Amino acid sequence: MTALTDINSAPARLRRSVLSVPAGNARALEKVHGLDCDAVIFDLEDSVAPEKKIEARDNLRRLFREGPLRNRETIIRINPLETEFGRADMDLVVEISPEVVLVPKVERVSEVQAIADILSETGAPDELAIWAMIETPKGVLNAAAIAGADERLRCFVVGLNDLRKGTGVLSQPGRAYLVPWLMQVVLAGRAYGIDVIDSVFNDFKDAEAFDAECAQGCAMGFSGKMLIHPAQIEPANRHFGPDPRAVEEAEAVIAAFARPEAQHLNVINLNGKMVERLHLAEAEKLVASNRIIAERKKLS
Ligand SMILES: CC(C)(COP(=O)(O)OP(=O)(O)OC[C@H]1O[C@@H](n2cnc3c(N)ncnc32)[C@H](O)[C@@H]1OP(=O)(O)O)[C@@H](O)C(=O)NCCC(=O)NCCSC(=O)C[C@H](O)C(=O)O
Ligand SMILES: [Mg+2]
Repeated sequence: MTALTDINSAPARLRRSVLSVPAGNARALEKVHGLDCDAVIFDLEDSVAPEKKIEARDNLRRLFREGPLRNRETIIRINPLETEFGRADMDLVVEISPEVVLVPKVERVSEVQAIADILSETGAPDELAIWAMIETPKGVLNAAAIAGADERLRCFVVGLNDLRKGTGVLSQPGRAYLVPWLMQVVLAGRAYGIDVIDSVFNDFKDAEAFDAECAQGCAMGFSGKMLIHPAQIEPANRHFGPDPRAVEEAEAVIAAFARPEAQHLNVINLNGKMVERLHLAEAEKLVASNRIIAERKKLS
């Protein structure tokens, strides 16, 4: 049985809903404690005006002093290192030690390595992970190399606002012209065993279109979605979480392989469907995720 403390550990780490909260917005920061998202990105970058950066860092210092967020992965998005804000953001990361530092607009392997070097030089814990935003044309083109840049790198997050800005591709339902690039990023991440989170959807009042985009992102292999508004949490959890029918099937796969006669079989017939041992690992992951979600529900 997976202990609740394992909620954020492989293989069943939940990253269905990754909510961005502007670190300069005290009201939004307060609300975070009551929200049912899997992860929170405290944003020091684009949602914080230059003259509010210091105040935003102070807000995070205060919030982290109050104690960790229960059962949610905590991420700080810094400004790029080469900006006037980047180094002070990294000093804050080292000081308050979130679980993850998210680096925006990553285009080269060296940008991830520079962050990893700072973490090592300052004695940050080995568990402090790096996530990278892939949101520029060069970032997409170099995604495969970036994915293998450093062992602290655990996750890509796609940023379509910047990518559209950098390419001129319009925002359209179905994202037809973006899909090839999105799949390239998914493939790069998966090749190195890291999660990939789909981009934010700006029109937070349009529930129907958000639903469609979550369904698409899930079918494309994303682990979850970056969110901008609390109303997007429930649909993201639903779409990127285990479907009850899939959980039933996964339990049947586990039970079938547990039978003594299946012990030395790599492939079995389960109700007229071929099932291989590779499906067993997937099934176990799904069932573990489902259990963690159920335990979290019991606690809330
Ligand atoms: C988009 C918003 C500015 C809308 O805010 P608001 O006008 O306050 O919306 P509501 O009145 O509907 O809000 C209802 C209540 O919910 C709280 N709220 C809203 N958003 C958040 C949030 N993100 N986290 C926590 N709480 C939130 C409000 O305070 C209201 O509470 P109450 O007062 O009790 O009623 C706003 O949603 C917002 O700022 N969203 C996040 C913006 C952000 O983080 N931007 C950066 C990430 S986007 C990105 O990274 C793009 C990427 O880089 C790319 O290139 O694509
Ligand atoms: Mg961006």
